[in-house]
Amino acid sequence: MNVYKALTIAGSDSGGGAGIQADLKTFQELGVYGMSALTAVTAQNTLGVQGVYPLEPEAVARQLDSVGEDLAPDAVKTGMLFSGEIIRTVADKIRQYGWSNLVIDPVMVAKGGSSLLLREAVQSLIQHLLPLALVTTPNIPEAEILAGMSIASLEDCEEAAKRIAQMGSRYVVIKGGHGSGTSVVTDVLYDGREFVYMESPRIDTRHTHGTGCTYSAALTAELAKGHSAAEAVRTAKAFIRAAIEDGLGIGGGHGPTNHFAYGRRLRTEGSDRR
Ligand SMILES: Nc1ncnc2c1ncn2[C@@H]1O[C@H](COP(=O)(O)OP(=O)(O)O)[C@@H](O)[C@H]1O
Ligand SMILES: Cc1ncc(COP(=O)(O)O)c(N)n1
Repeated sequence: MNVYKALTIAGSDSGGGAGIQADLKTFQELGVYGMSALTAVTAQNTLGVQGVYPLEPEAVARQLDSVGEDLAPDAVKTGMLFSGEIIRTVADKIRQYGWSNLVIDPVMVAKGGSSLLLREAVQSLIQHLLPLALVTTPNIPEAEILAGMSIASLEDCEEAAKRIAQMGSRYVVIKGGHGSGTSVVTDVLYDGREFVYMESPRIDTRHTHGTGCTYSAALTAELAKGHSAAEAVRTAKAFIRAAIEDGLGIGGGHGPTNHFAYGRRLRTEGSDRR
């Protein structure tokens, strides 16, 4: 039996909808063995972020050594990294272990507005981590900050994707969840030469906590299984679409997505979900 292994380097969300919890659930649903290195603990629920407790960079480095020296992940993703020091530590370890199947979700702000990345750490992300990325998956506000421009149209998305690719990321996906007033959500994939537009109906819901984490985790799981970036992006979009459509409706605020939905649908259709 082939065992595919994926590692998430991210923060913990006590509410279970985003961060490493979302990542591990998604890996599992897609048939991939999940591993984690925590960068920070957050006290968080559907109402917001009640506390952020970053780990010492040393603690992050030791977790990465423990995985790197023994378990050889087939793909790796990063989520909440919080500080420039943690970013530099993570970048050093990624280089040391040669983890090239790397997805960077440049998490900056939680949906309720709490900062998950120090403002001064953006430059470290650009300088140390983006050059190592196979795929970088900013949402629109993150793409605006990374690319240093405002985004109001799909043409702007294309320009921002080009700028982020120039920073060293082989592929860039600008996720369209934050666009408003449209009935369609468009994610833009750039491979350094061409743009592919991935559209799906905009689902009218406030339960989108953890969509970006879940999406990038699905992408990472598919890369771990050996799929191409273009294929992995398609499956990730189908995974997050099902997860938002079948929302769980739990909690009093912005609830989590349904990590069971994609696998359940495949099983109902009688397909093999692996
Ligand atoms: N309301 C929605 N309806 C359908 N798809 C959505 C919706 N919101 C987000 N998505 C999808 O979820 C994924 C994550 O996008 P987004 O919410 O923009 O990221 P983030 O969580 O990082 O802000 C993308 O593939 C996007 O197309
Ligand atoms: C620990 C942690 N990491 C990431 C996010 C962002 O979540 P989203 O996917 O909704 O942008 C979060 N709220 N908490």
